Amino acid sequence: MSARGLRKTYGANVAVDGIDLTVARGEVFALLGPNGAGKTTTVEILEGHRQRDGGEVKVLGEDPGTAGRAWRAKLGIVLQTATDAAELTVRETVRHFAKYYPSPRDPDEVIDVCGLAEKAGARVRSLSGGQRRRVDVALGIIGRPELLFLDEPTTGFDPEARRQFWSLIRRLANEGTTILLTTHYLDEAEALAGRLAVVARGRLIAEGTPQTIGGRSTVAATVTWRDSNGEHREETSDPVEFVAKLTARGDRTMSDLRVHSPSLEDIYLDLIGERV
Ligand SMILES: Nc1ncnc2c1ncn2[C@@H]1O[C@H](COP(=O)(O)OP(=O)(O)OP(=O)(O)O)[C@@H](O)[C@H]1O
Repeated sequence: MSARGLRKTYGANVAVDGIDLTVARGEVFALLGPNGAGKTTTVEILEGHRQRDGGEVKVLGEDPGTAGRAWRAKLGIVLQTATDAAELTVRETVRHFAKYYPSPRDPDEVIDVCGLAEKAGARVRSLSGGQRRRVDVALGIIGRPELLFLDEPTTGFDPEARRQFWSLIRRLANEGTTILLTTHYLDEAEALAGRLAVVARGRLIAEGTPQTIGGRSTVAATVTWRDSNGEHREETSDPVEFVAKLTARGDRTMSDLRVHSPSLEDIYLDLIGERV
């Protein structure tokens, strides 16, 4: 999947301002960025749900603006807006959607891996927000997609449900599904994505692996400790050596030794210029 010079404007508002993006088959790629950065617009253009104003796009070998039904059947989509509260049960809903696809997964298995087994017989409208979101995810994967788009999939999930969802995504990735994910949870991006990009004001401002993006692997670590002279703080590019030398002094009054390496969140906030 690739986009070159992608542009989309709404009146005078430039939502996507020349984004270049390449996601290889089998990759899990995360798009990060503040509210209104242009992530959903980008993803919906790639899904064929919105028309672009400029740029070149190829998704599974076709232009989403003109691709047909067979192409669409190879995609799984979890939109940001949740499924409407329906009168159907979870099982009926998942079975119903399975019929739209040429080689769907087994509905009961999908219900199970999405953590909905206990709610299979419940009407969708009776579910909690997080449970409804799981139904969205179930409908996104029922068609055995080659490419899965997940727009803020775990919003409203409790911590345990998020972990279950992460293992589901890893399983799908291991089976070869390509996944494009948007999320505001930096830990989610770090846990799942092989590569990620940060979008701000319609532009892609950084791209890399969770370990290297924004120069993360080369940014200095901060070592802090306390001794009889008070509190100390040093920046170092080699914290292991620094700490070894420090402790070799044998100062028995030393305590509270900590090494802080920048987290993905630190790097992200630096990139978008919001670090406090
Ligand atoms: N249908 C629309 N009509 C007019 N403006 C829109 C429309 N959809 C999005 N926008 C505008 O385009 C910009 C990008 O919005 P988009 O939804 O792509 O951001 P986002 O990065 O997905 O944000 P969030 O993290 O809040 O979901 C915003 O300024 C938004 O107001």
